[in-house]
Amino acid sequence: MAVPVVVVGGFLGAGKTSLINRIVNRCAPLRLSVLVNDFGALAIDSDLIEQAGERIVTLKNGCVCCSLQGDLLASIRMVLSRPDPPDAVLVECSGVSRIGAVRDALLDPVIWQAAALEAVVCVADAADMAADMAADGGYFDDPLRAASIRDADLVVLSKTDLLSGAVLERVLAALHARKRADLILRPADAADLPGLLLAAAPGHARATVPRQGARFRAEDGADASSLFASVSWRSARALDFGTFQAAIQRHAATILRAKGILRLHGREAAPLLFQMVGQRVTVGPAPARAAGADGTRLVFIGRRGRIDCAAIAADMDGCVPPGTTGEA
Ligand SMILES: Nc1nc2c(ncn2[C@@H]2O[C@H](COP(=O)(O)OP(=O)(O)OP(=O)(O)O)[C@@H](O)[C@H]2O)c(=O)[nH]1
Repeated sequence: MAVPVVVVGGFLGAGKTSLINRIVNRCAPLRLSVLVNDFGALAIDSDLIEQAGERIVTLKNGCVCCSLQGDLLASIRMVLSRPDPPDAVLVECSGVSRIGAVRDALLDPVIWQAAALEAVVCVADAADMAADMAADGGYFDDPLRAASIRDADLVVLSKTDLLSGAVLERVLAALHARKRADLILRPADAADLPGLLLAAAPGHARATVPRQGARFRAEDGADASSLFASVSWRSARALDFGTFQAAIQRHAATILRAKGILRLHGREAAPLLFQMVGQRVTVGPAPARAAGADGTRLVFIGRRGRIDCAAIAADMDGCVPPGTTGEA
């Protein structure tokens, strides 16, 4: 299975390192490598990450979205080739990186086989946003900030503790005009972010062994998350692609994250890796190690109370073409 990669971007000082520290601390059993792109000659951020030094790699003297793209890919290859490779890789972009460009670099099909982009997260400074709104409202006129919000799969608000409830509501209203509300995490939600982002990490899978024989499992609270619910679905048979696409579209508004191995009717020999984060869906060849596994295995995650796990499972059942009995 490819190692998941999570990109954390956001404007200078937004709170990226703070978020990465929260993730590192909450995922203690997982082996994480953190690639830090400090903008400037001094690698400050790598010193601020609370983790064993050799697992932090600094990408220096440039911006990861332009001059350092090659460095980023080489560093990912380097950490994966270590004798004890990480369960997941976090990339902290510099505060001036265009996260859309970093995302595009990581969609490189060769890298994807070993390190699959899991999510692009933008940390947005709510206090900064409120101050701009009170002054001239220019926050979203800044092309870099606007692009970061637009290109992120998930937006994590920081510094909400500095705002009154009424001001925070105004900030959220402004954000909702630009980003689906579901994809904006407030601090309380962000506590569950590590589980949501790194559910695909091998160490995480070891920690949550599925119940034997369960084909459809509503994992109510299995990830110690009170905010998110998930459903796992598997079938030994291949799926009809058109029916599958329609099912995904039907539930897209309530799915925050979905992923898994997909086998399609008529193309059983070519398993696919299906990834969905927010509104971004990618389908590519499954990593070689997954090719030997049987059938389709998918997990869908959404906000508890919004996602309809039973309906998703029923719709997935409907993707198996009638009369097909052969193994996928
Ligand atoms: N009050 C408050 N302060 C925060 C929060 N998140 C981050 N900070 C503070 O904001 C400052 C910048 O935080 P960092 O996490 O270093 O921000 P960064 O995005 O990594 O910064 P750059 O590397 O400069 O881009 C630090 O002083 C943090 O303690 C938050 O949610 N609330």
